[in-house]
Amino acid sequence: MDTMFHYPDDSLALHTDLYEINMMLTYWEKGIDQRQAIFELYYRKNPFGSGYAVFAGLERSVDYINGLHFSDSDIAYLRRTENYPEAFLTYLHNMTLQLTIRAPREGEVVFADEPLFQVEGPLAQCQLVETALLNIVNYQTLVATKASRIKSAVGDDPLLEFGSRRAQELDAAVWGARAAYIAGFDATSNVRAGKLFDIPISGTHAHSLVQTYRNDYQAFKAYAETHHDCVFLVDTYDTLRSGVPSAIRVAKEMGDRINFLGVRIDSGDMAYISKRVRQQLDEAGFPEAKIYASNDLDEYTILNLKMQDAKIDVWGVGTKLITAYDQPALGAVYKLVSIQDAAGVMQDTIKLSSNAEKVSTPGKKQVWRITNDDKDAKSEGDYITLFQEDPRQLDQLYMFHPQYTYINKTVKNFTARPLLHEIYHAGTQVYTLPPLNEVRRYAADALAALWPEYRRHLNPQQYPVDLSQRLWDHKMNYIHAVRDAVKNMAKQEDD
Ligand SMILES: Nc1ncnc2c1ncn2[C@@H]1O[C@H](COP(=O)(O)OP(=O)(O)OP(=O)(O)O)[C@@H](O)[C@H]1O
Ligand SMILES: O=P(O)(O)OC[C@H]1O[C@H](OP(=O)(O)OP(=O)(O)O)[C@H](O)[C@@H]1O
Ligand SMILES: O=C(O)c1cccnc1
Repeated sequence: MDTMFHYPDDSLALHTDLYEINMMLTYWEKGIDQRQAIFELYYRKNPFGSGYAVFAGLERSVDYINGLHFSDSDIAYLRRTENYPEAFLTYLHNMTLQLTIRAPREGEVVFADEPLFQVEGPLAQCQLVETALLNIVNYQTLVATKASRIKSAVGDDPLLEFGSRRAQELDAAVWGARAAYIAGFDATSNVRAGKLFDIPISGTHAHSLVQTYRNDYQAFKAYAETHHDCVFLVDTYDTLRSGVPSAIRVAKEMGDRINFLGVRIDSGDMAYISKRVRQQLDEAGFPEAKIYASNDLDEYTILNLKMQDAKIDVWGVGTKLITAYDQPALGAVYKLVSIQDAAGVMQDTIKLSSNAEKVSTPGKKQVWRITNDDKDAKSEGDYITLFQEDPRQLDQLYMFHPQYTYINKTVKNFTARPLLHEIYHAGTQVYTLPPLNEVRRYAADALAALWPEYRRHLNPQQYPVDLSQRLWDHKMNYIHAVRDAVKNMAKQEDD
């Protein structure tokens, strides 16, 4: 053991909150651990004031589920720390997953209150996976959504992910780089993310190179003598008087021996400076040289710089993307929606709240993306049904707002596409993960199917996420039934 955290048989089975295993013990002792349960994972509000989110995290979740078993050292650890019966530890040790799991395709455009994972199977097993699934989806979906907003600000300009050094730890850097790539970033500076996921990698150089040589010209020359593709960072001392002139000098001296791609600026007024730099490069005979920019950029600064007609060609974005700076949590939850009773019958469950938006929707569901064949196949909204409903059999669809039911429409020439696909069936993986480039293409297409009104950064229109009449009635019946039950209980206590 070379470091304290290296167990030779480390696993992710203990990457769960202790309360999950505590509940598993209760279910096991009470003989209900095998009861069929259905949990759904969803978030309640689109992040960053966005009109949508980009679903990411499926591949990592599959990797997690595939490797999920309690190893010897996991069991030894629980034996040492918890007062669990030995037979329960043996039960954990021997556990093989039998879960049926459904999820949207990775890269899918998704919305608040839609199940992003539906986990069905033995109650104890459903409970075990809660923490890790939330952990994965909460982070990756958040970063993919922020990345999608940044991508929409840059348009077709190349967009580089520079976040690793500012990410919340190593995993966040590589999985964040992947999430960013899904949502439209073109490359990452993280070499391991490149290796792991086959994402294009990209890199210039840091201020330390220039500081090492104490001089722009010497530093750029040394770099040019050791590299073919060159982007020189020009703002260490004085961008316009030293950085750019030195870059030009080296480019001229080296001629065809290097591929002078351009210069990077990382400080100052980037609208003003980029225009001056463009002028200097053009006048020196380098109109093809690109201007790279980085420095705390995100969709807001990028749009602002574009508005000022900044002459920036390539955008490098780190901190604000990888840390989801303006909203560090997606807030997705994992809720029990149905559970088998003692007679073996599935009984749906509901969680009430004084806040109407927080009242859960009982039962196993499917989400349908409704596109209008008369309107360029753009999305009309999403339609959540009980799982067994199939809106494809209907001639027309009556869609209404689940809270303000007077907001409604009837859609005639429509296509309904189910978003939740079976990833595992009773413990066996039945879905083949697509290559990352396909996920990325899919994300772009899914976004393009949204009307721009739902895509805009600022005050987007609220995309309809409606319940079918049957599901809505089902929910209302449960609300009334639970209210009546509580009332009766209170009355009995009073009597
Ligand atoms: N023309 C501009 N319009 C709007 N925002 C800009 C413009 N130029 C730069 N910015 C942004 O303003 C912020 C400036 O950051 P900061 O105050 O740290 O200045 P700086 O130039 O980085 O300073 P330093 O020289 O210490 O690095 C950055 O987020 C940058 O992206
Ligand atoms: O601003 P971000 O969006 O987070 O992009 C990443 C930042 O990381 C680097 O700066 P850093 O000061 O860490 O190193 P440097 O010495 O190379 O500038 C780079 O120059 C960017 O400014
Ligand atoms: O390659 C770069 O320019 C780079 C990489 C990481 C962080 N900042 C810049």
